[in-house]
Amino acid sequence: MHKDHIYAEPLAHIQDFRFDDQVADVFPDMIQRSVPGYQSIIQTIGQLTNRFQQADSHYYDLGCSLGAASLAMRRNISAAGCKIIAVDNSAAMVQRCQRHLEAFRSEVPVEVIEGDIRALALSNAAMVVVNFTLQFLAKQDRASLLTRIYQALKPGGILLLSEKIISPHAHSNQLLVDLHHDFKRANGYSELEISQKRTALENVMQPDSIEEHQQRLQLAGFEESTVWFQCFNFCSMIAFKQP
Ligand SMILES: Nc1ncnc2c1ncn2[C@@H]1O[C@H](C[S@+](CC[C@H]([NH3+])C(=O)[O-])CC(=O)[O-])[C@@H](O)[C@H]1O
Ligand SMILES: O=C(O)C(=O)Cc1ccccc1
Repeated sequence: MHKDHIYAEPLAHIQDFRFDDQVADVFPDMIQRSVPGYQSIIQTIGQLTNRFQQADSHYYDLGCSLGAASLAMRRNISAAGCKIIAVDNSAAMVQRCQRHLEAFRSEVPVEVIEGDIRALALSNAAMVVVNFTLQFLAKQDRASLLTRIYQALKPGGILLLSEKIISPHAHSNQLLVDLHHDFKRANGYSELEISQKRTALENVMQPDSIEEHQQRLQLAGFEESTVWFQCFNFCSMIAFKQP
């Protein structure tokens, strides 16, 4: 496994964060050491797939990166006629994702698509996973994606949405950010790595609050949603379409 040293040396100019070859090469290490609970969330995606699977349905992994969520879904589908569709607009990620999925045998077909999830046709879905991807879309593009997801879900279908979040209260927000930085430090990132990456992410990742997410999910049509996981400023929600 390649270790993430991308921001280890002082950079004269810090470019906006991009999902290029350099990031794709170290991504498993980067996400593991940067996102508290990542592994538990992937495992829970598998568990939810097992519970909410429906025959003859699509399972979407939007912003799939290396396909960790697709692999978790694939391991847990036993119903007939199911297909996973994994989509990412980074060529570097999609190439490696395809290889990753081919490394394990399965009966469940997976289609890996290089493309923009804002322009993807969605249909017949039992489950849609948006695991730390919505935060990278421009704010004005987020609501329409959720609406299209709601419309593509079958009755009884679910959306799993994980995001970095901000707290609307300055004091608690600062504490959550500090606790996350402690987590990164404990996982071997230096002060320099933490601060240079924060700068690189500033323009490309704009988190919403949990309240904003809940309101947007409701406007998109979701009758019910719940936060099932939160650690510091990272959370994961499940939104339900009525059976
Ligand atoms: N408009 C877009 N269209 C398609 N893909 C996009 C778009 N914008 C960003 N991406 C893609 O969304 C992914 C976000 S990473 C997801 C982790 C994965 N879900 C995991 O469960 O391991 C989260 C993180 O790095 O914090 C990247 O691969 C981008 O290329
Ligand atoms: O590293 C961070 O500070 C994050 O917020 C999470 C993250 C993880 C991987 C790519 C981009 C952001």
